[in-house]
Amino acid sequence: TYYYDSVFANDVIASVRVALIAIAQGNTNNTITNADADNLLQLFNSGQYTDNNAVLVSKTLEILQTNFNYTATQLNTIAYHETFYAIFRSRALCVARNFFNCTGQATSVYRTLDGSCNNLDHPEWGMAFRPQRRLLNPEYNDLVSSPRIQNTNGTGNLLPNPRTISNVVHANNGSTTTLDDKITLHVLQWGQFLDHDIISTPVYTGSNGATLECCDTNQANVNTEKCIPIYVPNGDKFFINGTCMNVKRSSPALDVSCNNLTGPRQQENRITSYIDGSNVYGSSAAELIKLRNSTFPEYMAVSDGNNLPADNDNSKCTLTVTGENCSLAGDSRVNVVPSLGSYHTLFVQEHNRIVDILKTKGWTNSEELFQEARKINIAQIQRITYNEFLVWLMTRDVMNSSGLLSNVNPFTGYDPTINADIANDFGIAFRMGHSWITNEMKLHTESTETSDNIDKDSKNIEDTYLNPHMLYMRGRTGAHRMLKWLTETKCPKTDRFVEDGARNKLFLSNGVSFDLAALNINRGRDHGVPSYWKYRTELCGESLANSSSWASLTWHDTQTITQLKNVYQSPMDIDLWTGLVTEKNAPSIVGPTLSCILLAQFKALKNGDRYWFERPEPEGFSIAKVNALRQTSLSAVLCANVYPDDFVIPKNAFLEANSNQNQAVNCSQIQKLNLTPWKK
Ligand code: HEM
Ligand SMILES: [Ca+2]
Repeated sequence: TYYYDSVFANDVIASVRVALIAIAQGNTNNTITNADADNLLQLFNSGQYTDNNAVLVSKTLEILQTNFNYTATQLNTIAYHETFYAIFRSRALCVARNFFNCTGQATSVYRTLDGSCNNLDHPEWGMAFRPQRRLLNPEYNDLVSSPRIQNTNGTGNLLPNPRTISNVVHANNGSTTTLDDKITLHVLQWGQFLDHDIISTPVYTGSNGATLECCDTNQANVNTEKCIPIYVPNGDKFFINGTCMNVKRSSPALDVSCNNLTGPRQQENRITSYIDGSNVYGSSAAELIKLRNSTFPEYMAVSDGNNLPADNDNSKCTLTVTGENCSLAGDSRVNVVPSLGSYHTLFVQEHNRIVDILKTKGWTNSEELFQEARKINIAQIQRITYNEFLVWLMTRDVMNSSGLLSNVNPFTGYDPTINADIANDFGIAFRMGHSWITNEMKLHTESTETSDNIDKDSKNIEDTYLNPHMLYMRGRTGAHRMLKWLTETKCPKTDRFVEDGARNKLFLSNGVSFDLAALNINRGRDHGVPSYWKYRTELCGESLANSSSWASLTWHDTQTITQLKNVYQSPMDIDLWTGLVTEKNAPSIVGPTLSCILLAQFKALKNGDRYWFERPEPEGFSIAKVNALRQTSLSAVLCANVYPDDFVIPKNAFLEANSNQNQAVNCSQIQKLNLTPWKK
């Protein structure tokens, strides 16, 4: 299984939802509720219905009638509702915008689940199912929707095959990967976890849940609107000659400018763009219901051993041991690798721990307990992201001078003119983390024990893709052991090399697999993302002559330039992801152009979030609470949930312990989140 395959979506289904939500939020009598709109969407997502417009319209009404008992009058109102009607003229989002009613949300202490009404002037900014924005305009081959396939200087030559680029530039040919000299694998794991809070781009699936086959031997039969297969070049060292990777295109979103899709194709983000723990809590009310403890709804649901709840649908992952289940979390990609699952587990446990403490501070109302714990959990994720994670990517200096690290009270950075929507090109750039993936997934073995023979503590990563088994190992203590392993292991450097586990054996199953480096390059082209060179000059302001001189690659070392030259005709052609991960790491763990792209997005995610945790109440917290939240750290969260008090851990778990700033100390000495200011 290719893991986005079973995820849903095509533009029509997504649009129906936008319309239904808009109607629900319009607060007109006799129209449908948010929850019903979500439930309806889930029925569509289960793949039972075709993506044919006319069928969907009648199906929607039919389901509302039979499953949700809507009256004829209600159905009539919906069918003739301006928004619902407009959607089938492909203008839903623009029309829907007029129906948002954020009156209640304007004074609400808690953010919505789908991100709507965060920005009161533009209620749809940052919400789930929005089109992604762009830092630079797309360069589709036909200017509107077909993938970028030609070189930049207009000679009409085709760009190299993505797998060829991967083989020439990104293969490490069996050498061991170079590790960073100080950061730990928490940088990798935080990166992916964060990514899954802010972006998820749906791809096409077949109608009625069928597999969409993009590798027809007769290439003329391939649906170019929905497919972008990668053909394996001759002489490949791993893939068998003539094979093809079955890759689907991202499904198109409605045009942001309401141009009836006449503008260039855009892609969608099906989760909330804001850093709001949507990977923990979901991006809709319907998702959250399944994630909460149904008896004590202030808590998140857990399964045996304080682990993630089971997904009833066992087709979401590969199960190799009876009695095990796929995990369920706020983001559907939770099962991709067990180390990601361990992070999801950590933040579900942290939620429940906060609830317990709030109960000792006089909080009693179940819904309030839930919401406040959610708000505190999100605050910690925001704090750790900016204060401990992003500083490695953008440097403390750059972040400081951009106001991203200021601890001044009150925080005044909120700017309602900033759109926090995730940028399409950022979504390609932030895949730099694929260069950090190790060939190994491992559980920490306590010093008093030896790894047993039945369940080895170390596995090849390809044996762990989409398989939660490691979390079940050792009496279901896998998540905690995995988190300990992340603390004690160094992270590979951001460089051009992608390990074979991800470059050759991604999602290996029955002899079929993918190349993640090639997928990144291919996806950039699918989205029409311009070349790396454009980002240097047009976005990041370097004044380079419009030349094809290889000497213009000032951020690349000579060896890398040689490899790039072996595959690209001109430095102006280099695909964005390839150009970024091959940059010299200076002055941070990534290069300057990548750092520049990250800055653009992460400024927006902080200054464009009305619920940013450092903001004053009602959206944020009192100064006493903000100050308490600023004391938290990844080590604090780990020590509170995973490690005993006498366990030795670096003060900053993203960084190996050293004798200077980052001494290893007992967990009891780590500054913990202090919830005293929450006393009622
Ligand atoms: C740990 C192992 C990981 C695996 C197996 C993995 C796998 C994948 C796959 C299969 C895709 C979709 C590729 C495509 O079809 O275009 C993807 C997308 C992505 N990955 Fe990873 N990834 C991993 C880690 C990371 C890390 C560490 C980061 C960042 C620090 C990251 C950031 C992203 C981003 C931003 C996307 C695009 C998401 C979207 O637009 O939906 N990934 N990853
Ligand atoms: Ca989010």
